[in-house]
Amino acid sequence: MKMNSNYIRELVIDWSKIDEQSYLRDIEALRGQTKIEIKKPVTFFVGENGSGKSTLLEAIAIKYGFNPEGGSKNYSFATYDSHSELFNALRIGKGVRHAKWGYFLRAESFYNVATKEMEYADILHPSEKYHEKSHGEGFLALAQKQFKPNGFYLLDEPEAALSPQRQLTLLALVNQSVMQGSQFIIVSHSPILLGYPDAQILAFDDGKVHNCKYEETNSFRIMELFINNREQVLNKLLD
Ligand SMILES: Nc1ncnc2c1ncn2[C@@H]1O[C@H](COP(=O)(O)OP(=O)(O)OP(=O)(O)O)[C@@H](O)[C@H]1O
Repeated sequence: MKMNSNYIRELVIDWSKIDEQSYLRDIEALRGQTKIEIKKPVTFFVGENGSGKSTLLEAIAIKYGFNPEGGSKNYSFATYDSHSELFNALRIGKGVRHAKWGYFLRAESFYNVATKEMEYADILHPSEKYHEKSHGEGFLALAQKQFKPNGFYLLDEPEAALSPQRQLTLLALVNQSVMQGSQFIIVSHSPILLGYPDAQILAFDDGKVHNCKYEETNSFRIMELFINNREQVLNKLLD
């Protein structure tokens, strides 16, 4: 896709719709933010723990019509109602094309989604029995099943369940789906996943959401530093 043919092109936050006392106003990267452009078929949210990535991803998911804990638009359950009010204030700027399918995949609530998948199964749609696979195997099998052409996908730290080898497999699955017209927004700390060619990387650091190069991400820099200077880093850290 050469031009911006994304299903979702921008995110606009109307802060007047957010309570003065809301913790959302304490999330530095988000509070000054009114408009975020989504330019590429694969966009990553990166940044320190607690910088607001999952909060924004979840708000997009809810606004788009996904279940806040994951699944497709057909999934409706919430085991712990913890989602923020950000979705109320979020406007999603859509492109001209409409996604044919979509999925919100979260490593942290994969167990609940897998349970629900068994409940939703019937003769025409037999269960994949994700619980009978390991966490990583099940997670990857779910991705394999759900990544279809012309879909819109939100992934929250998909690497959490996956070995480096399987992160590469996931990268290839994402690419296959992108080549068939899909769009992904992915929260990740993985230097492997972030290496996806020509992705847009949005960093939630330094008090704002800003575009960032792969080599500038902390995920890449710290991993590179550690691998190339393991002894020095450990000596300093553990001294
Ligand atoms: N219900 C809540 N009440 C108050 N503060 C909250 C609530 N939920 C999240 N927060 C705070 O909002 C901030 C952003 O959390 P968020 O989960 O979006 O971070 P993140 O960037 O996804 O982090 P991580 O990389 O650890 O997943 C955190 O400081 C968190 O403590």
